[in-house]
Amino acid sequence: MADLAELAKQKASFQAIDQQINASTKIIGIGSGSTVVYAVQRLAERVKQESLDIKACIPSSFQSQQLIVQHGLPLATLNQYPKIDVTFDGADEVDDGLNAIKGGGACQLQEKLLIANSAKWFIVADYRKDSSALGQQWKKGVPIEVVPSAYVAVMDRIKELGGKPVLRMATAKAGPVVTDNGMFVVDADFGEIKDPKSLDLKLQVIPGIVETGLFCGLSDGVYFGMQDGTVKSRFK
Ligand SMILES: O=C(CO)[C@H](O)[C@H](O)COP(=O)(O)O
Repeated sequence: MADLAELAKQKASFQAIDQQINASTKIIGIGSGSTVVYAVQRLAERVKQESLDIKACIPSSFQSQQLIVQHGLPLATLNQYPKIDVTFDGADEVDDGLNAIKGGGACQLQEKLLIANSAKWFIVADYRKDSSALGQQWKKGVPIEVVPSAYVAVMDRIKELGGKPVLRMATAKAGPVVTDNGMFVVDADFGEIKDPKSLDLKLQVIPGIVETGLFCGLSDGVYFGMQDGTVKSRFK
């Protein structure tokens, strides 16, 4: 029997691509993680079936670069196409106001670069990510990308803000996770986050923090695949 969560990821992604891609979509941002794999699969199917004229797919990680290439889609960089029509990306948790925690896959810097330069961002996720407030469902903390030479100082500053920081360690390598940008990741637990925007602003000014996994006010909508096989969506 197919895994419920995998089926939910697939349904959400297929519906997002079916509703949000049309003949005028030219430049697409591709997020990272296990859910976006289904979005790329469906996008490639539609490009083939409908001869859609997609000009460029911009990756947010090594993983999404490979996905684009494997599906025969046109790979390009943000510097070539700094104005993206729409980005599809997963999330670790999404609240009622479409704020999200991202970075479970340690790709939040490049993901935010794509999303910040996209006319639209749609989140694709399964039912486990649906939340009324950030920190309710996702208990691993806010992923924060940090300059390696400053991680101890950054962790001290996070503690001053009431967070519990942990340096993310690799599982198939001795030592810490190193991002696609050569940075470390600190996961900081702030409990339930009442005001994610204000927390993000406090974190962004700490020297040594390159980017946070708080994505506030950026999403245009979310598609959640549910346990019963339906898809639930919320839009701005
Ligand atoms: O932010 C991310 C990577 O940095 C992912 O989008 C997020 O972790 C969700 O991943 P998945 O679709 O595997 O649940």
